[in-house]
Order: sequence, then C-alpha cells, then structure tokens
Amino acid sequence: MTQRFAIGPRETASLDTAGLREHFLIETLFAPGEIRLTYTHYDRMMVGGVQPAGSAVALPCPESLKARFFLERRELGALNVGGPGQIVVDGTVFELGHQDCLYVGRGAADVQFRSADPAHPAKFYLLSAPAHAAHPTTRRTQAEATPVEMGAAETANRRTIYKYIYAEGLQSCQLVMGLTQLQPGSVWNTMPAHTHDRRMEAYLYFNLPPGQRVLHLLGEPQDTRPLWVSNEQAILSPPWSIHTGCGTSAYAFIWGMAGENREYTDMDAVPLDTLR
Ligand SMILES: O=C[C@H](O)[C@@H](O)CC(=O)C(=O)O
Ligand SMILES: [Zn+2]
Repeated sequence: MTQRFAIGPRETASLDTAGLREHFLIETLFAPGEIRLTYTHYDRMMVGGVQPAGSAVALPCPESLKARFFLERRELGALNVGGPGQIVVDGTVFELGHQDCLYVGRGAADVQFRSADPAHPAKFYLLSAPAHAAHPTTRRTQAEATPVEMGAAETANRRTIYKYIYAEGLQSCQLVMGLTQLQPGSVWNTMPAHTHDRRMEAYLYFNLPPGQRVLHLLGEPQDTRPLWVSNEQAILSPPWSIHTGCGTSAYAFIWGMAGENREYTDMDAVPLDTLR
C-alpha cells in the first residue's frame, strides 16, 4: 500500500510537473491478479483497484490500519469498469456487470473479488473511507443509477451522470460515488469548475480510446495546474482544489468523495472568468 500525505495550496503551487504527479496522480490501479491500494491523508480516503485473474483476490488488511480486518472501521465502494465479476462478502455473492457498483458496509470481515472470465477480467475501482456505523452491503447496477443529462454540445460538455452512493441512493457514512460518461464529441468535464472544501474528491479516468489523453486541471481556482492523465489512471483532488478536465476525445470517469456530507449538489461553482 502506498501513502499520500495531504499538502496545501502553497506547497502545491511550488511543485514542478514531476512533483505534481507524485502528489496527485495514481498511475497504476489495475494489474492482473493484484490489488493496489493508496492511503491518502485527504479525509483518510483509500483509492485502489483490483483486477482478479484466474483465482479470487482478497481484500487485505494492511498492517498500518491497525485493524483486525480491512472494514473493521471502514466502508467500501467498488465500481466495476471491466468485464463481469463477483464480489463475495462474508460468503454472500454479488454479481457485478460492467459499471455496476457495490457498497460494502463496516464490519464485513471477508471480501473476495473474482472475474467471471479471466480473459475479459473484472476491474473493480475501490474507494474506502472511515465509517462510524454499519450500513447494509447493497448493490446498485448502472441501470438503477438514474442517469442525468448535463451540459451541451455547443460547450463540448454533454455528459451523462450516474449516481450510485449518495444521500438519495445507496446509504453510507461518508462515501459518495458515481460515474460520468462524456457523449461523443464532448470533451470537458465539470465545467464550470467547482470546489467543495468540505469534501475531498478522487477521479478515475477510463473508457479513453487508445492514444487519447485527458488534461486534468487542479489547484486553487486562481492558481491552476495541468496534469496529463492516461486511461485508467486516478487523480486526487484536495478539498480546496478544483477538479476538471478536457480530453482529446470523449471518455468516462468515476468520481468519489468523503467528508462532511453526502449531498451531490454541495458544490461552490467558480465563475469561468475568474479562473487563472
Ligand atoms: O462534486 C461532484 C463531482 O466533481 C462530479 O460529480 C462532477 C461531474 O461528474 C461532472 O460534472 O461531470
Ligand atoms: Zn466535485
């Protein structure tokens, strides 16, 4: 498990490209047969990926958690961006197709990830936050995640938003999680940009065609920095930072948050003409 310390706007503004990438980019989330976890000190959110191959991969309990099992004091959101798979929680099997989501509540002692077909593996993107209560382990399929259309072709940001874990959806302590798919020809996400200093956020960019990239923007609204991101890489967004991006083609991303509340609409929009 790797670790990322929380840094503030002043240190961020002094970083060069390599420094920005070291702090805010997670380059590899998916490797065959492996689970990869990054412990961030932004709201203690853990960001990870697991790509089961021929056999099941268990959710480990890293020593640094000082816990008896991973979810002893945590909750987990898992969203499948690969082929069909299963998550087995204390013996109960949940089938997860492409872009289906499972919320796993505090207290689950044994969590196993499986691919239905190792030749077309499942890829579960994982977010985990500290939890003070046990909410039921529940699946929400993409079909159940009521799509909302946003943006317009004229501003190159027509996109569909699917919400899974949030105040009106799957219940959690802190976690908020969903997916945004850009329409063909649209390239801008989350524009106008916003902050929400009550919550950190992480993005996993995916569904990016080979050779295409996303130029992600972070930083304080009046002091922004670019970060070039490839398919299936994740970025961390501190609570004080904007998080927006422009692709060289359409793409999708999973957004996830932890912090003070679970209201999807709690965002402080930044007027476009004030961005620097
Ligand atoms: O706080 C909310 C998050 O930044 C995302 O949900 C934004 C997003 O998916 C979009 O506008 O496309
Ligand atoms: Zn946001």
